[in-house]
Amino acid sequence: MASINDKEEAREELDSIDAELELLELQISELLEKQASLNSRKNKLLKILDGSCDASQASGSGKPSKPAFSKKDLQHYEESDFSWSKDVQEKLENIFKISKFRPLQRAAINLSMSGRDLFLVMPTGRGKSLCYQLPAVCSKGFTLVIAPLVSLMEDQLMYLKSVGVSAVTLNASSSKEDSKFVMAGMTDKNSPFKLLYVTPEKIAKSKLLMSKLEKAYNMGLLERIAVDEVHCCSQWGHDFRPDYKLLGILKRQFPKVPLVGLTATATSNILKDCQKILCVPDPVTLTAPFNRPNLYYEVRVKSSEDSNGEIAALIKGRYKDQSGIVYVFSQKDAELVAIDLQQRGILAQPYHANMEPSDKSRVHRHWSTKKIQVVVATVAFGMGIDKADVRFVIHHTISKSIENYYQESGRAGRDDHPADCIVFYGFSDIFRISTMVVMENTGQQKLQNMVAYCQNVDRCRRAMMAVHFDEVWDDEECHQMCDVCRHGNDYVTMDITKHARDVVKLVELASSVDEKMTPLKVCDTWMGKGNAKLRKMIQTTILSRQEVESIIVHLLLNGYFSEDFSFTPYTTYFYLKAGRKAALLKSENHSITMKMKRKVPTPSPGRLSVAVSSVKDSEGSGAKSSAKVKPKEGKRPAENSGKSPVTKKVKKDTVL
Ligand SMILES: Nc1ncnc2c1ncn2[C@@H]1O[C@H](COP(=O)(O)OP(=O)(O)OP(=O)(O)O)[C@@H](O)[C@H]1O
Repeated sequence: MASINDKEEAREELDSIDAELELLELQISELLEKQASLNSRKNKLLKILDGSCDASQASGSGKPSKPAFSKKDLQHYEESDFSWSKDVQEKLENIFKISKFRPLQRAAINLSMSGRDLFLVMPTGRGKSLCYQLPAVCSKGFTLVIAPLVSLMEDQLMYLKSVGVSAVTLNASSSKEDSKFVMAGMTDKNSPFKLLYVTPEKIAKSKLLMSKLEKAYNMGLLERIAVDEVHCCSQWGHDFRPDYKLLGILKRQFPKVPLVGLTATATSNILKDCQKILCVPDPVTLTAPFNRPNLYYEVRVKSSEDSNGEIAALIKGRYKDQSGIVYVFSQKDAELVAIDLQQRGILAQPYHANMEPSDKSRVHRHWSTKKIQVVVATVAFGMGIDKADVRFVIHHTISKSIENYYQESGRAGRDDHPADCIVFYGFSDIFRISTMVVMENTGQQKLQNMVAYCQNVDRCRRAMMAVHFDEVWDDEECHQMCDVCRHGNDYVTMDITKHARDVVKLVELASSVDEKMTPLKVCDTWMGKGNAKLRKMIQTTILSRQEVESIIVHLLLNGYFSEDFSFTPYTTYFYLKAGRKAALLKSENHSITMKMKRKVPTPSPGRLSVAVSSVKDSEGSGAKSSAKVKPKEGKRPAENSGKSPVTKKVKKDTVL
């Protein structure tokens, strides 16, 4: 029989084997994750080399998929010898006053005219609307357009009226007479209008509308269905709208009517989801290259002291007399930043969802006509903004996802002339946004992707977007139109294993005494400030604040930390806790490296940062000549004429 000592030894060894096995499992799962991501990338690349082109067939209907829509098929639809081609060309020139198509427009129009269902993914401002407006004017009946916002429809109606195309809308604020006219027109053989714009809510709620659509369908007058901002169907998209989920009724009731779904940003998975939701059995997906070669992308680390000053200096220097947008996090920020910029002598106005409609349209109008230079806006300022000469889009706070960022920054340079997209990347903003998206299914993952985009110091920013949007990208094509390509090799690779062990241990220790740590508190404590009791138990650091923040974010992005939310009736708190990979740090062999921007040598010895003899100009001038952007100190100019509009008081800070 085994003695008590033997049993204890056996138990100890068992514990140690269990710990080792746990570690091994973590390592295996890390390797498997890496393998899966490499395999998925490899498959995508093979698919591209196999000859299926940008225009690929979406699958996901559960039925055996047909052969992919090939390059040859695409070439066929790029031709201009269809029975409708002459009419299309004539109306393009005479009604829309456009001399030639942009990439994929002709193919999209021909596919739609041939009766094919289509998803069209095209960067913002490249001319998606034409792809259903032109077929609409070349058809006998009318096209039903689903759009998410009334303001967006009104902009389109105004434009169509200006070019002499008859279009109408049905929405919650349509008068009785208007509704009557529209309902009657839908079944009029002479089709008094070519396009009917409705909100998805209207489809979901109005039985009368559905019955009229059915009648029009039976009479052959419902020619086409266009679903604008189609990504709103999918919960995985960045702008999910519940009423879009009900739009599947259209294809179920009117299967013979071709549908075109349009979006500026949707990954293939989101499109598959949209395909299912809309009940489209066999769509062609045309994806225009995401790249906007005229846009210069840059990320700047937000200095806590005076980021407004830095932004003001840019606007008054590099962007003097040029139009732009400053995107902010919340309604309150829109008001505050606008006032701050005004006080610095800039004609800026806020824009957010809580303003009176008349104030919103005044700001929009004044900006469009250059009476003001800058709109300081929440994301409420977005869809339907069609100003061509926006020379800069500055993000005062990072976006909540890369999709959002791409779309928001894409409002710059629609005229194809050079324009700049600059994000100010701030540590505490990450956690503000994180608590805001806490209820969204994929909110944290999307935010992490955006943070990774900003944290990145060695990869072309376009390459990062390309990977995100499932595109193959050759870094050469950036042509130094991002800060990383322009200031290449401006980084060093560092071993941060010891730092990681110290800071993770700090959080674990705090947790063992039931103390929750906000990221800010982790920074402070690690740097030797704050909680004295905890400070005595840990290894403090001599790293700079920026380095400390960078390392904490790196550890969060890579699973060594994770989020620990706490809810009160009034607010949500973000705390850090040890992540699933924290256990790996216990292994002697485990190491973590990270790439960090080089920085100016500092006098303190033993610092982590590597001193370099020459630091490249971090100004990262945009496409045009640059002005020095050091924040101006001293007296601010007197308040200018760009007074803040009368807005409803922002009671609770909101993000739209
Ligand atoms: N082939 C073309 N040549 C020149 N201009 C064009 C062409 N096609 C469209 N445009 C113009 O480009 C501008 C943007 O078009 P549109 O509003 O359709 O873009 P969009 O892709 O729908 O953008 P968003 O994603 O913001 O809705 C419009 O002013 C339109 O008239």
